[in-house]
Amino acid sequence: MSDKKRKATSAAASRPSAKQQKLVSTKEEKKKQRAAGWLQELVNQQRSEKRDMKLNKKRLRFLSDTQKIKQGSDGVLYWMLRDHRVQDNWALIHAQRLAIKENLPLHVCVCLVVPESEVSTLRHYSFMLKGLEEVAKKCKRLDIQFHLLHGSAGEILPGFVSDHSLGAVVTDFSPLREPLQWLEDLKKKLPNDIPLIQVDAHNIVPCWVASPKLEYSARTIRGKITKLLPEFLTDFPPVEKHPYTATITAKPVDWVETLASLQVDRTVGEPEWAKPGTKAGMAMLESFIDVRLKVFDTQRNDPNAPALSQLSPWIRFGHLSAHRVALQVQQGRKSTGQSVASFIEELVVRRELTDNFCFYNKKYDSLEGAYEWAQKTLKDHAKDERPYLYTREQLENAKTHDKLWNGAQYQMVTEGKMHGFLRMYWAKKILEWTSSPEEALSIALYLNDRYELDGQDPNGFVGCMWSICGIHDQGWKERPVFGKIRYMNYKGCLRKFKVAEFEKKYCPKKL
Ligand SMILES: Cc1cc2nc3c(=O)[nH]c(=O)nc-3n(C[C@H](O)[C@H](O)[C@H](O)COP(=O)(O)OP(=O)(O)OC[C@H]3O[C@@H](n4cnc5c(N)ncnc54)[C@H](O)[C@@H]3O)c2cc1C
Repeated sequence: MSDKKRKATSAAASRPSAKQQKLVSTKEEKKKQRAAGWLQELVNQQRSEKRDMKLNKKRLRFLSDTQKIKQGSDGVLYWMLRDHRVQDNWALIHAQRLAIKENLPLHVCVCLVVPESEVSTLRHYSFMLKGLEEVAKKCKRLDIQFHLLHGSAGEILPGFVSDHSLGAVVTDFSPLREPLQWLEDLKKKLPNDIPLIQVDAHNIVPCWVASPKLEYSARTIRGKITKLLPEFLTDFPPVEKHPYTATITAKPVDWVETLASLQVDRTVGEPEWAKPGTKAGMAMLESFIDVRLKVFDTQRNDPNAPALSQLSPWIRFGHLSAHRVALQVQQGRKSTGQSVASFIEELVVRRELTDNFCFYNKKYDSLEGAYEWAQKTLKDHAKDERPYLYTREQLENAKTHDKLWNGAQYQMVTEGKMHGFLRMYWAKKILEWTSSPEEALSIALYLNDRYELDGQDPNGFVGCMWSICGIHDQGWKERPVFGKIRYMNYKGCLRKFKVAEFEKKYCPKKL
């Protein structure tokens, strides 16, 4: 072999083969991805590869008689109701596609309403407005007009639609009473020639597709949802820079001034741990996948263990799509199989069951919404002597004899969160320590909705109704006060986790 030839051969031998090169780059890529922010990069890449992804038409339904966009109009409007995000939002995807098809500009609006209520707090409105500020910035970059409007949709949107000469209104879906009323009002007042289209952007399987009726329990809805996941748990296409610029532009929003002017209870402040917005939600998801997911299955019932996703506030406000969460978590399936399955059960089956309950049961927050057996058993035991009786104020101030309960309540008031296992114990003790199940439910809902950052959500209504009125549950051994409602006690908690450790951390100094 000549010197020249030998040199070339040895150089080739030390050079990695194409296959080896691929291995090296995937390893490097993986390392790079593991650095903070890898998830967002990965998701951006995945989305851009799915530009042609179709929207499943079953996700939407027409609430108007007309289905055709008004001819000669100047734009399409997405009334953003529940899902406060730009990407991974099927309602906005649909609105943009509709607008592009007709060569029209795209507008997004939020109708801000602050009910006069004890549960309208700075904690919730600050999280919401800061999330919306991020939405407005993203819209601007994409040449989509973002309007923050003050008032309910029925009152202000008909005028807004006509002033801006809009040809169609798209909105998202919430099963709760007030948003349904706003939608009903809008439906009545919107001109007949403007289509009103609702897209379920919150559930992976649209609520009306998952089931046409009130489901009895997780057992009865699980199979229906699971069967439909291959059809609905698909990738998202991106919302892209809009190709048609609006002639009437949105008024800029002074976010600081808006938050300062809201009539909300400022004594319930913003928690440190949860930063609002999609970006912060993605960071929380990333840390879940990296760190906590692997122990989710084995440690999720231990309030001292960092095992849960902590994602509920971002999902509640729509900053993060549960659909996106499911897609990304499933990609880690190999190493964390059982944890992924347990997590999907909570995120998809249990969560989507709560929308089913609120959508098909108008009495979703009242004892009358419970099954007959549960109403009867609670009535039978209404006069039972309670071991302790506390007022709402005593409970609110964490002044009971039970250090564990007080600690959970303290964490909720100060941090805006409570571990899922303790939420059940917490609500059941309210049933045990107040004078009637009606009072217990009303106090539990008040505290939950006022202090939990993820409160005022179908999950909260169902969580309290499950604990106090046995919905989605079965009858258990009969006992005082609870009747046949499932019982929980302090001793049971001692068996599950290190109660003293939790009490030491959270038992209130002073509220
Ligand atoms: C009395 C009571 C009150 C509750 N109040 C609320 C509430 O106001 N808002 C709220 O979002 N959840 C509520 N839950 C449900 C559940 O406790 C929380 O969703 C969960 O603790 C949130 O923490 P995480 O995001 O770390 O949950 P993870 O365990 O990591 O679960 C991931 C997601 O799945 C969903 N999920 C988890 N558990 C449930 C469940 N039991 N039912 C329905 N969806 C679930 C949530 O969207 C959650 O973010 C309540 C439960 C009870 C018993």
